[in-house]
This record gives sequence, structure tokens and C-alpha cells, in this order.
Amino acid sequence: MTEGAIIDARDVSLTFQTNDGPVHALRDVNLSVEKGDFVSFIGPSGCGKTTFLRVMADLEQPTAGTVLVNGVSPEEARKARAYGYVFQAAGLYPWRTIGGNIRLPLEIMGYDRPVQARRVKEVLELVDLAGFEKKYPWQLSGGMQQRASIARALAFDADILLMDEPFGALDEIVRDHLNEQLLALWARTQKTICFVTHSIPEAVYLSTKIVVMSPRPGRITDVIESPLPRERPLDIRDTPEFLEIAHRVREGLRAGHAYD
Ligand SMILES: Nc1ncnc2c1ncn2[C@@H]1O[C@H](COP(=O)(O)OP(=O)(O)OP(=O)(O)O)[C@@H](O)[C@H]1O
Repeated sequence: MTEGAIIDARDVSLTFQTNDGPVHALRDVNLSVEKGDFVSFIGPSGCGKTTFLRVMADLEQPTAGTVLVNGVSPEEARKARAYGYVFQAAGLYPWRTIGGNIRLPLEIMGYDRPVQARRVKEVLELVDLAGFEKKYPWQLSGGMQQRASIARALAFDADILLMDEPFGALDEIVRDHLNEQLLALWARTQKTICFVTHSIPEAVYLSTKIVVMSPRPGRITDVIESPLPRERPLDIRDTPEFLEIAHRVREGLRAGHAYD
């Protein structure tokens, strides 16, 4: 295992057996994520980004290779509640309040009520939703709902946050705002974040490490260590350094594209 790695993937392959034959979702994926990294996975549809996140979260089993999370298997890491997972859609239960949604995993795990109440308050503050505990999801905007789902993923105070295109369905202005807030949250909590996106500017703005993937079979074609400072105002996107990284990501995507 690489020294200091919080996630270590070695020669990971995953083939789905389907009625139309095998689908090679991942082939020979090697990746090391350090504690406190913000890693984005970018690549065309079907290149295995979600599959890789699901392998880390113990929701899929690789066909070959090994993955270690905090030095143990994904299954052991899941049982130790090493990660929170944020999905593409906010996925909040409409019949529960925002507080009730965030509390649900804590209720299931049998946390004491005062602990539940304290955690709900803390995570709502972290995502700037203090005071919205008693609202229902439909009373919140799409961006606020997505923040509530991030709060739910933070409820266990897991070290690792796995985020699968959480802002994909939101308009650009809301997305910019959430990107800024996510960076602030990351700085405050020192979490390790793995983030799937289709957006080059989003990947470059957020990440310390950008993983470029290509499809058929899904594999990593480039890993870019970002030289940008960790503190990033939105207008950093107009700087030559930013544009240079964006250019390299674009080249990586182009090189890996099959055009079929
Ligand atoms: N459970 C499954 N059974 C069969 N094939 C699957 C399964 N899950 C994913 N696949 C296939 O594996 C490949 C990778 O899928 P995956 O969802 O990981 O891609 P992705 O890069 O996240 O795509 P997108 O950007 O569209 O979300 C695709 O060809 C997909 O059809």
C-alpha cells in the first residue's frame, strides 16, 4: 500500500456479465488517494466512474485486483462507517422533514436521541442550512435539497465523502455557488472527497487531483496533480494556470475517446 494512502486501488478490473455479453466497466485501474485529497473523476458516459465509486463503497465487487480503504477492505471500511455517499439526485424522503431525513441513518444505527439532535444541528450548519430542520424537501430549492443530502452523508462524520455527480442537474449559477460552498466545507472538515463530474471547469476548480477516464474498457488515462492553491476564489477560473490544467484534461478526454 502506498504510504499515507487512504484509498489504494491496485489493478482493479470489473466485468459485468449481461445478456448481451460481458461489459468491461473497469480495466487495470490503479489509483492512490491521500488523506485530505479532493479527487475528481471525469470521463465520458459509461467509462466506469460510478462503478469505481461503488467499488470503493462496497456496493460492487471487483472481478480482479484489490482496493483498500483506510488499509482495510471496502466491506470492513463500510462497516466502520468510513464514508458518506451523495447521489446524483438528492433522494430525500418527501414525507420526512429535512431534519428527519438527516436523522434517519442515525436512527437506524440506534444513536441516542440527544446525539441525533446534536449531529443534525451540526451538519445543517456545515452546509449553511441552519434553521431549515423542520422544512420538508419540497419547500427547498434544488440546490438546498442537494446540500441537505450532503448533510445526510456527513451525519456519521465519516472521513471520506463519495459524491456521484451531485450538482449535475443544477443550473450553472447554483452550481458555482455550491462548488464554492463545497470547497469551504472541505477546508473546514478536512475530509477526503471523491467526486464524479462531467464538467471540466468543475473538476479543475474543485480538485487537488483530477482522474481522467476513458470508456470501453473503463480505464484511467491521466492523473493530474493540481498546482492551484487550496484556497480558490471563483475567478481563479480565468487564470492561465487554471486554463492550462483545463486544457490538459480536455486533451486527456480527447485522447481516450473512441469516437464510435
Ligand atoms: N449493474 C450493471 N450491470 C451491467 N452493466 C453495468 C452495470 N452497471 C454499470 N454497467 C455498465 O458499465 C459501464 C460503466 O458504467 P458506469 O455507470 O460506471 O459509467 P459512468 O462513467 O459512471 O457513466 P455516467 O457518466 O453516464 O454516469 C457502462 O457500460 C454501464 O452500462
